[in-house]
Amino acid sequence: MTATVIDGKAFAADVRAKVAEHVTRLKEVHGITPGLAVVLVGEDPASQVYVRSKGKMTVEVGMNSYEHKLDADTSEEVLLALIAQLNADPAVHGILVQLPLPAHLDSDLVINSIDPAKDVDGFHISNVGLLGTGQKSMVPCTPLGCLMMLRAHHGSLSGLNAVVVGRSNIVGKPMAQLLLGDSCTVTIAHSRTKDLPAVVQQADIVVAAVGRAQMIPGEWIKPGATVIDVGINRIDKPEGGTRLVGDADYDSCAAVAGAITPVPGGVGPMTIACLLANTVTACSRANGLKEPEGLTA
Ligand SMILES: Nc1nc2c(c(=O)[nH]1)N[C@@H](CN(C=O)c1ccc(C(=O)N[C@@H](CCC(=O)O)C(=O)O)cc1)CN2
Repeated sequence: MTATVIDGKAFAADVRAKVAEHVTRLKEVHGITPGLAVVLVGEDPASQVYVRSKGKMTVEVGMNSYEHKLDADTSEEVLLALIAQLNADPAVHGILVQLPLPAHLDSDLVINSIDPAKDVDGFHISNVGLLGTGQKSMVPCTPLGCLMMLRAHHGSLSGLNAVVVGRSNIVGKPMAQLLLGDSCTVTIAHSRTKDLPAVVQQADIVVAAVGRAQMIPGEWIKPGATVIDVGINRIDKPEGGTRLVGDADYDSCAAVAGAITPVPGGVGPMTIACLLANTVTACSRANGLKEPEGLTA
């Protein structure tokens, strides 16, 4: 079997087009322009690229983008004061603090200081609790993107066996909650899981979010299963230079799976598209308006 490649770039372009339509309606019918504030502390090169890309795409879909770049040695007090200012600003409907933060800053404290209604990353403890109890929340962007691609590929996910490999707060745990919400039978596997290959072999859906390059080989995959690869790892090429790979070993998994997301060009582009979707959702909710269809969990 050769897997169908789930094209995350094309999918993300489609999500952004839907966001842009909704933004146009918000502007033309209601006179509201959604606004997204992104806060970057320090000069991590990858974070700088992601933040630039977020700002560019925010403007492309017709929303206002507010970028706040702070020095790496910014104090917690200054960062919290900025977040309080953004919480109070009616032009700002979404707030995102780019992670990772420098080590001297307490990420949990910072994230939990964001107004949950503006927490477009879905990382605030209130949103975590709402998602865990099946209530309306802001949903973390990467798992939301994975869910959208899975729904589009499978139609209904009801009754499917899903194995999420990785238990991070940003991907693994919310992904498991979303799959449970769609009536999958869900297992969260991790570094201490006994006989990981046997666990993964039961899965109709494998979400690889463990953060280790090419860790999941094709022999672990049930023929016809769907592999969603959340990993973004840079490895050395034998001929020199580097390349990006996922947490699944692409070639051997693609030979067995029914469908697979590539790296790059799979889950990654959906992360930013879903951030824009969450911002338009937050703006609609803040104004008591109908939420965009197909852009929420
Ligand atoms: N506050 C947040 N911080 C971080 C998040 C997040 O969702 N919220 N996620 C990641 C970084 N990230 C967005 O912030 C992100 C990662 C990857 C991509 C992406 O499109 N990747 C491309 C490859 C890009 C490359 O060439 O390096 C792909 O997979 O095709 C977008 C956004 C950590 N921080």
